Amino acid sequence: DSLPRFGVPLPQDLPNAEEELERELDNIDKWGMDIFRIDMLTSHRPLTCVSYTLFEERNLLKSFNIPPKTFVTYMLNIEEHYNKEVKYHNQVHAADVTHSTHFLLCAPALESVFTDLEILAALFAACIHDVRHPGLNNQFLVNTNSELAIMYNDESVLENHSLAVAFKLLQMDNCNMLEALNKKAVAAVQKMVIDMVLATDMVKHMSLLAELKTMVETKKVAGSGVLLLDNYSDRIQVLKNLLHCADLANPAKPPDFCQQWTQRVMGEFFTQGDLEKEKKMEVSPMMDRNTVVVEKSQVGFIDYIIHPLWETWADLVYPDAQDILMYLEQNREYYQGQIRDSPPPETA
Ligand SMILES: COc1ccc(/C(C)=N\OCC(=O)N2C[C@H](C)O[C@@H](C)C2)cc1OC1CCCC1
Ligand SMILES: [Mg+2]
Ligand SMILES: [Zn+2]
Repeated sequence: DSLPRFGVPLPQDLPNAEEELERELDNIDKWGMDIFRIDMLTSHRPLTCVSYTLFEERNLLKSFNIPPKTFVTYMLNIEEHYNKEVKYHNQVHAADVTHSTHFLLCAPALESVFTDLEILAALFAACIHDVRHPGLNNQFLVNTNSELAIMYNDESVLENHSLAVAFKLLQMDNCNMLEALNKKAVAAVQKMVIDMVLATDMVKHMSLLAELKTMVETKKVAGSGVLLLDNYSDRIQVLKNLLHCADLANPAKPPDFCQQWTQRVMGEFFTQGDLEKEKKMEVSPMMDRNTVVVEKSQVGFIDYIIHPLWETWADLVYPDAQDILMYLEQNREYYQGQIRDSPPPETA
């Protein structure tokens, strides 16, 4: 029972799915890889396909004696535990964040900075970071006294839940992809994954960015130009920000992907807004389909959250993220231009 070439069975009704998929995956080291097409070509299993391809490309399965069958069984299990009915926080988002994490780790400024164990932890964290997301945010779960909020005492509820589910699934039959690692290595991976995923909670955004800015101001680089990170605190701080950037990369992607992500997230947000209305709750900001101006909220999101974060990341790995910054500025101009009766673009 050998594994399919890309880890997942391909749709029978697409004659040349395998060669189409191979062509898309040839772009796996590029920012513009089309994750939506990979989702279609893999019958909605992009996460297993992308993670399997990345682990193979980085030789992580051999380095850590991870049986390919075990890896795929676990990832398919994780993929099953993302909600297909949720419009944004589903397996396509997880696959996208995993691919973006890989790309950011490829920055020349980070060459040979992180060990294979740290890279395994970062990719694993990206794969599982939103598993079992209900399409509702932490504030809603807290406001409605949900089971999950009570379980996690209102603290990073979704992030704690995704972590617990991911590590629980690791114990299922033929799923323990870390079984060949020694106890110390498993403990190290688990700690890094927990630290990274908890840092994806948006309430941590401002403090994470402040720390990143301090790191940039005091950054030490080796003669070769790569970052010098000589303690766990600095290393995990870069990995937390790297995953946070990957999680907030939509406005920094090529325009048509950016616009697809915006449609998906607004679909999820408006569904929550509708539910809040139904429950006679106060409707959350950005979630009222009758009042939100999508383009305006994207410009605000980019100006106040996304650009400050990516500008700082780009400083840290200068000049490796300049093209990403270009997409971000292009998308900001696009949304600004879409706002009715907006001022004409500045003439040179
Ligand atoms: C492509 O666009 C988005 C992609 C992802 C997101 C997610 C999942 N979270 O981002 C944080 C957030 O939503 N916050 C709500 C408010 C902006 O305050 C902030 C502190 C946190 C949101 C996106 O767009 C949103 C934001 C602006 C209009 C809808
Ligand atoms: Mg999340
Ligand atoms: Zn996410």
